[in-house]
Amino acid sequence: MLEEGTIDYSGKFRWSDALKAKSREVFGINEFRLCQEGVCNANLAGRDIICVMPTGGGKSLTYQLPALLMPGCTVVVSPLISLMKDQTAHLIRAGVNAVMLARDTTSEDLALINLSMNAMATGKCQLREEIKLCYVTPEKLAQSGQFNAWLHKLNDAKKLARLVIDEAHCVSEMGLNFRPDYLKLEALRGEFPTVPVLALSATCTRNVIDKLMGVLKLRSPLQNGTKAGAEGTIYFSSPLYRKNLHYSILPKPARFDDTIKMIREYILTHHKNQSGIIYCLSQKDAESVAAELHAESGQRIRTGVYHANVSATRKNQLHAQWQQGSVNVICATIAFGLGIDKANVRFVIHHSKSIENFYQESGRAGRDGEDAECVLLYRPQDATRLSALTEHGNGMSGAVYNMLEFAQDMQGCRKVLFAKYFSVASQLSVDVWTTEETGALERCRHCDNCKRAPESIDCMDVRLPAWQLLKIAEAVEVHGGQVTMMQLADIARSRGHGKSIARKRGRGRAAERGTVTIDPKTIAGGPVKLHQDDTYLLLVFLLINQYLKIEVKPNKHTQNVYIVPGQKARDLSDLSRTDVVDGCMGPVMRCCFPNRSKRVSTTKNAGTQASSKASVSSKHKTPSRVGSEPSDDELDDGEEVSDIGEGSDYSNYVQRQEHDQSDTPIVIDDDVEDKEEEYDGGDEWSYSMRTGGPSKRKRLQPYVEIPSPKKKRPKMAYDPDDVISIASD
Ligand SMILES: Nc1ncnc2c1ncn2[C@@H]1O[C@H](COP(=O)(O)OP(=O)(O)OP(=O)(O)O)[C@@H](O)[C@H]1O
Repeated sequence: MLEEGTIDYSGKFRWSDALKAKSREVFGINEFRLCQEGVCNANLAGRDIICVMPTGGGKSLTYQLPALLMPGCTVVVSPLISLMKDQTAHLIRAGVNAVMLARDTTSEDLALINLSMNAMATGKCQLREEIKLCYVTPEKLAQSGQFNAWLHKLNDAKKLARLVIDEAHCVSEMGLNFRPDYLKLEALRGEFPTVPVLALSATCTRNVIDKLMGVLKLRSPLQNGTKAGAEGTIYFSSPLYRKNLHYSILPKPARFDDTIKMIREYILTHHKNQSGIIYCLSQKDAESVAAELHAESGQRIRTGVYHANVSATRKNQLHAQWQQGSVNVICATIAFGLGIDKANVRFVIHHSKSIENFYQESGRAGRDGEDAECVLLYRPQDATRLSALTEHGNGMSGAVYNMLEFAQDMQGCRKVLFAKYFSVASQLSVDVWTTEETGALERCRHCDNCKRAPESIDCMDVRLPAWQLLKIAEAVEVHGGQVTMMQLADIARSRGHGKSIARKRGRGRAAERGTVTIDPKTIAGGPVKLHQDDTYLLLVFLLINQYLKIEVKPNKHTQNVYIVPGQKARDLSDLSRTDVVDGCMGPVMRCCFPNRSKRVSTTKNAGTQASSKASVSSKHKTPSRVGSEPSDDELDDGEEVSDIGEGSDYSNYVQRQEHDQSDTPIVIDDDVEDKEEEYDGGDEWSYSMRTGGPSKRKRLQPYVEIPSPKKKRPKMAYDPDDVISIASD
């Protein structure tokens, strides 16, 4: 029951039939989505509006359609020229008189726009000849005297229908940083007090909304679109959850070429000739992936590259090729983001640095409302590279921790994880994930974790292996050594009779020379009996939970990433091994691993399109690492871990594992620090997706190196994750 004096903008209005007819006639859209109709109604009623809809939800229609039903010109402020070009081209194709003004608008176009604007302002132009939509950048709006003069003339002639601020969160994000002209939008309300404003965004937190109300001087109070008063700004929001998007996290192979093969198989098997995007962490990655995928697939996957350094001409060309289908997969950085609107993108493959990026990037998929897949490729070893990429002097950034936690979660529904994450990180109400069918915290039933067969994962108390890892990390630190993630895993997993030696801290001449002997047998009562990949999963679990932490040490060209005990380490490491084994002391730590003994694919019982595709990678065998790791098919040579409780999940796990650990001592010492390595690129993918022959590439200031066989040096653990070249957008 509507309270007296309130308006429900989702209801019927005198223009409702005309609105629907116009929508069908011009845009071919028969049904409104989400809160589109309500926003159109509030728009036609001349209200100030804030509208928050998910990426791909259909925000553009909420101003484009009303613009066609009222006299005058709607001015749209948009942050991206490519977005404006897309929108105007789309409108012109639909027969709408739309123009755009940016830095590169030609003088001929300017002259034509000038004529039309003057004709509109002086009443010399027919209604059908009016410019209905004019797109402009905030810079042009703030700096162009001519444009300002047009706006005033239009306003005086009552032909300035509405001001729209697209991607309105930029007002708070960019205003303070590199797009100061966003803040100049402040002047609009003063100059055009009667012209209504519409602010649109996909992710607007309460803070951003407050900021928008202030900068744009929107009318108070803020009111719900279904119970609005006669004054104030109308707020619409629709669920951020899009049920046609199927989220999954797939294990990423260690080697670049294996990953390319996996992506090739995935695309050719499930999305042959369909449109997709592969988001990469750097420009070089995007180039390598595009080239290799094209070659590996025998030119069957037609790839294109898009990043900030691709020329404007090439970007335009690529856009056209993608729209026509002559390019079907774009390999891109996050630069290929805002405003990319291709209806039939059926899959997006991600390597994301944050949950925000992952969500934003996945917004490019399934914009036609049909099913699409959003696949994040993940390896726990990525933690190292992600930390280096996002390093700001304090070790790993919070965004990376959150991303790792999201990626490692093998049980939580992805929709619920998004809802919980955004409600905390962005203070978005969890309600924005509620749909007609499900509550915000109800499972979606179609992501990888909802479809996963329970027996495909082993969730167990990992106190003992965690305690062992912490003991070793502490011993390394106490002795003045420093270890990378891979080195820590290798030391912890080495056989008890092998001697492991960690390098002393410091570099070059100032370095304290020498080595430290780390023997897992004496320090941790024996080696960690986990599969190699599970050891990394556990290390990330310990990072996320603050038992370990990352230390990033920048060099001139690189970032070295080490693992040290975290603030909670001693909660566990102060206990004796017996206490831990008895399981009566210390925090219960449950961590999930893929069930390797059963080798249950996540797809076997899942039966959905999204999860059936997971088998592409879950069946894919991660190759052994360079010279040190056994494959997981090799047999355990049998050191009994006798002191863990019989029948405990960890001991069951250990018994199930059929893998060995190398006898080879692990030596990490100072002597190799500045020598060039001979390296076959075994883990190349993990720190860079680039190719061009990793073995030919000279690594900058290696921390540890694979010794040349000729030199007959002992084998050692090596992880190129340690040395990071930063080249992201
Ligand atoms: N009611 C509808 N029915 C079918 N298709 C629609 C509807 N509304 C919009 N669309 C289509 O959905 C796609 C996405 O719309 P739009 O570009 O407006 O999204 P958006 O909300 O602006 O997303 P982003 O924030 O990512 O730019 C477009 O191709 C548009 O034509």
